[in-house]
Amino acid sequence: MTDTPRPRRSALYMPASNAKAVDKARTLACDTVILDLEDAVAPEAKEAARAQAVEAVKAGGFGRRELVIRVNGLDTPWGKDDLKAAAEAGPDAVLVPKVNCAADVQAYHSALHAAPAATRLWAMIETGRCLFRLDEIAAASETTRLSGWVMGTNDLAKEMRARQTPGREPFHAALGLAVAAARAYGLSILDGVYNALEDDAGLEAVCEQGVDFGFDGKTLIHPRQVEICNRVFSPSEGEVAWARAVIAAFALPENAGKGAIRVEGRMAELLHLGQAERLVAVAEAIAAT
Ligand SMILES: CC(C)(COP(=O)(O)OP(=O)(O)OC[C@H]1O[C@@H](n2cnc3c(N)ncnc32)[C@H](O)[C@@H]1OP(=O)(O)O)[C@@H](O)C(=O)NCCC(=O)NCCSC(=O)C[C@H](O)C(=O)O
Ligand SMILES: [Mg+2]
Repeated sequence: MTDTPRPRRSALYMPASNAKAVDKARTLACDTVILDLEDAVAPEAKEAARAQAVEAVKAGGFGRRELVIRVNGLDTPWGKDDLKAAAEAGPDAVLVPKVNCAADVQAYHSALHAAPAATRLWAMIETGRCLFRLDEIAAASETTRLSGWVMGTNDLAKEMRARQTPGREPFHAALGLAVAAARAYGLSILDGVYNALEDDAGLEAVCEQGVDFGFDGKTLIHPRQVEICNRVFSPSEGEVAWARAVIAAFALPENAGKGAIRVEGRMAELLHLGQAERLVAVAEAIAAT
């Protein structure tokens, strides 16, 4: 299933048990709000967090922001009830953790059978086993609600026993392959979180790297990260101008039927026209926010 194209530059997680943070999210410039029931919530607060997430979705007030509930896994004491509650609440998407294979996607899809048709399934890409099954997990989108992936680099680091270096070298293979598999099946894909809350320069650098890898946006953990992330994941004025020039050039009668043309001193092929059209659509969707 393919998601409706919309800006997903910044996706802010918050513990659904933190009513103050959930309320604050209604005023923040993030494109997506993720109400977390999983790792941000202590076991003794799981049930209250579930109830608060449902109430927040029902109360609304998130405006243009896409609303997502991240549930606990089906292999935990809370997963089944979380999925039932999330299906009834009907957010834009339900994000499921630690997916290992296509059968896991199918199980989560079945657990969401009562959800509104518009509610999508998103999956965390954060286990070693899933990295060797990216193709079959992405292909499950053809028969289920699956429409998006979110990288879980904290869990991946834990499993791999990798260091989270500034350049994220230990994760390059996982990040690149996940983006390629997601794109092969038309899935959205968001980058993992940056844990250093006060390090704006480091955040900006990993946001730039996320754009380089091809991610649609990045998951975040604090409101102060939103502005940097939105800026870096928005197409620049220069990129939009170039894209518009490519679209205009291919529309000229003298270029009809051509596969490659010269635009402002650079080669543009029909594949660049497709990229240009997508970039302008993203820029217009951002401008509309
Ligand atoms: C990381 C935090 C625990 C830091 O909390 P704290 O130091 O208390 O924050 P501040 O005092 O700076 O907060 C200032 C105000 O901002 C609000 N706030 C803080 N965080 C958020 C948020 N995420 N969303 C909305 N609002 C937030 C505070 O309420 C303050 O408001 P006010 O008093 O009105 O000024 C905390 O930021 C936090 O809990 N972050 C989210 C943690 C989380 O959700 N983690 C789970 C997702 S990460 C993950 O699991 C990734 C993945 O699975 C993987 O494996 O990689
Ligand atoms: Mg995780």
